[in-house]
Amino acid sequence: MRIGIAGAGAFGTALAVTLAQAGQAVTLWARDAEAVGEIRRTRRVERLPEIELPEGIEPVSALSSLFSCDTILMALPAQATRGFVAEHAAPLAGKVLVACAKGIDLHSLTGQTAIIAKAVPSATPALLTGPSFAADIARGLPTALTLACADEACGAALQQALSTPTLRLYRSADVIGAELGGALKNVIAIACGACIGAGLGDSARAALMTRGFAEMQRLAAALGARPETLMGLSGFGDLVLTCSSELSRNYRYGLALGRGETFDSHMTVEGAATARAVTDLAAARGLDLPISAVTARMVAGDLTPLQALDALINRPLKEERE
Ligand SMILES: NC(=O)C1=CN([C@@H]2O[C@H](COP(=O)(O)OP(=O)(O)OC[C@H]3O[C@@H](n4cnc5c(N)ncnc54)[C@H](O)[C@@H]3O)[C@@H](O)[C@H]2O)C=CC1
Ligand SMILES: O=C(CO)COP(=O)(O)O
Repeated sequence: MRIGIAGAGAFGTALAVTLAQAGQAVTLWARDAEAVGEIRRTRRVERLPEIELPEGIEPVSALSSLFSCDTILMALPAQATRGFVAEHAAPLAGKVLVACAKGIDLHSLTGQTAIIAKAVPSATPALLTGPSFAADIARGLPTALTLACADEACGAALQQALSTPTLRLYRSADVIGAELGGALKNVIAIACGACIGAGLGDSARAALMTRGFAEMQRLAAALGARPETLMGLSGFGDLVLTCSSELSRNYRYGLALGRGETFDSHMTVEGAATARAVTDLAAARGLDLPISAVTARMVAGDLTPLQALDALINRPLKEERE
């Protein structure tokens, strides 16, 4: 298996580092030739400055080098995937394309693997997701993720090839459930950050995580996910990590909203677009997802965090299982 990674941001680079340390040769592609020149010279990337790239990584800006690999890990932001696979559908034909982004595409309202399958029908889509911060993976800290692929033989081969001594991959055939868990938890993490940033306390955050998880399960079930997938690393596991750690950009973005502060607009905050996508999906399917809805309105600037939390707590009373 010749492994290429599209995107030399934090996550793409972290994956390249752990794979290279495990002895894999990895082609790491970024679109900016000047930046790649700098990476080759310094053996460091801007998003993970403390990590030195091991020898097995070849940073490239030529797409032909990326397309010479048979397995490509797609580590671009979620909203960039559609354009990339559409533009390069011909050279991507027949390849194994592993989506690593966590987000629902705003245009099609589908997950990453559906975008890949639509643009490149001959490719085999897979997904790598679950609780992990790029810096932890790159530093060799122990991490467990989900490798999901509808083609079970391909999933097993990817599980073997992409596991390393510090990165343990569990296999799943439920691609829809795994990708919804990873995308939806980012929305809830923004809500949790806003809650803490606005000074509303840990009890309120626990309520948001729990009721947010109920929303994740409701939407995932409506879209055909297996319930148990949401209970695993890609759902519950990633929700816990992202809603409770200041290493999460989604959580930090929420904190900034709650405190009335600005946030670095160059940061990748997947939950912001996905909150809108979830609201559109819920409306189309007649689902009630109140936390996601108020989060989308907070992100759009239509509600303050205090107004959002007030709207949630004053909803009509109901049974917990609803
Ligand atoms: N950073 C993390 O800890 C983790 C990130 N992820 C997911 O990985 C995905 C990527 O995140 P990061 O690497 O952290 O973001 P990042 O912001 O560090 O890197 C994204 C990279 O993609 C490049 N890029 C953006 N648009 C592009 C386009 N149209 N064509 C080519 N390159 C483009 C950027 O220049 C940047 O180098 C996100 O969906 C995120 O949720 C998943 C697990 C952990
Ligand atoms: O997906 C992640 C952790 O699993 C990374 O979270 P952020 O994108 O919020 O930084």
